[in-house]
Amino acid sequence: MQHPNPSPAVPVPVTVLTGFLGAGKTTLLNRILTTAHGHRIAVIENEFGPVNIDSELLVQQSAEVVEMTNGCLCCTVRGDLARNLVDLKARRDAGELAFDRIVIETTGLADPGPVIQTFFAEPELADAYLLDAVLTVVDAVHVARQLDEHPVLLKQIGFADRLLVSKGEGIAAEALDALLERLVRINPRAPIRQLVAGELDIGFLLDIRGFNLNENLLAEEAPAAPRFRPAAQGGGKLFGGTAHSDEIGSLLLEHAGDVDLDRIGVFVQGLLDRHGDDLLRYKGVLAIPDQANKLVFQGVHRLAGFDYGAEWNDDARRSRIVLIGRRLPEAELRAGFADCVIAA
Ligand SMILES: Nc1nc2c(ncn2[C@@H]2O[C@H](COP(=O)(O)OP(=O)(O)OP(=O)(O)O)[C@@H](O)[C@H]2O)c(=O)[nH]1
Repeated sequence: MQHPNPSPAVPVPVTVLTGFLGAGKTTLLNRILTTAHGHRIAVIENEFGPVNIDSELLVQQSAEVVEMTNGCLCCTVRGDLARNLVDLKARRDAGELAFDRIVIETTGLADPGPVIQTFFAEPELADAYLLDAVLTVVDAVHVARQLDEHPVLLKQIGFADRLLVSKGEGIAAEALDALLERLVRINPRAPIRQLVAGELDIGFLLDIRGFNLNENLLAEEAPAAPRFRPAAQGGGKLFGGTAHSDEIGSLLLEHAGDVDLDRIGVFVQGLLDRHGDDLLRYKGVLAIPDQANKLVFQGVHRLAGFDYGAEWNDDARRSRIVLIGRRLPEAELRAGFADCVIAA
């Protein structure tokens, strides 16, 4: 049977759904699949064991479910992921399958980094697919302990474009506030929402373009949705706080004016050379002398892209870089950035 598909030339958006074991990934995926949104979604399910139980739990309405068992997407079956994506595209182009987007549900133990890099490293995938966003489900009841015991969860949070808090009804309001503060400290880029029963705001989850070069640097600047934030949050708290010293955290480098293009280039190159392995996500919006447009860059580990974006126009010129990474040497990075700024 032939199915009409959008033009093969249009890249298919891909959402990576991650979160620790039992966080609520499959529950959320089922809600996405059963919500009337008009998207035709193909699903790639990765299960660590030999039998993919998750796919049995999935509702059957989706166009196609590809199971990847016996290994974790981020390591042993990464090549399989690329092959499955190429195969899905070929079957779609041939009219055998109909879908206009893909959701990949990783195992609870997966590091999203290698999964993300697959899309940029394989030329065939880079043309056929558009990595839209990483959604990370966080289990409010168990997350505190999981964060302390499983560093991969920090990575899942650090890589996220959206943070979805499940089981929030199972903890006290103060504990939820503390959790939200901790999440903001680890990843101030990702807007946070609590998953509650009822209608799902699909616009918060799909078509985020988290890997595109746009100006949104911090969560509150993203136009996609209102933030769900801790009531206790106040000015200056975003990057401060002493309650937990997580290995992964964020750093905002900021100057109310321009930076020198050559010096900032050397600084960013050095940053990637020395700390690329530890950098999960980073993004910068910079004002360059005699340049009317904003210089925007963003990346994952050592994969980075940059371009000139919108004009500054009436916006106050400023230069900001947000870094999310593991044990970043704050003093060194602040000093390096300070050397790039042009005094007003
Ligand atoms: N109370 C409550 N339970 C939830 C919520 N979300 C998921 N659950 C339950 O948590 C359990 C695990 O949910 P799943 O969706 O299977 O979690 P998962 O992340 O896919 O789990 P793995 O695939 O094993 O990593 C199930 O019993 C769900 O019903 C929530 O928001 N509130």
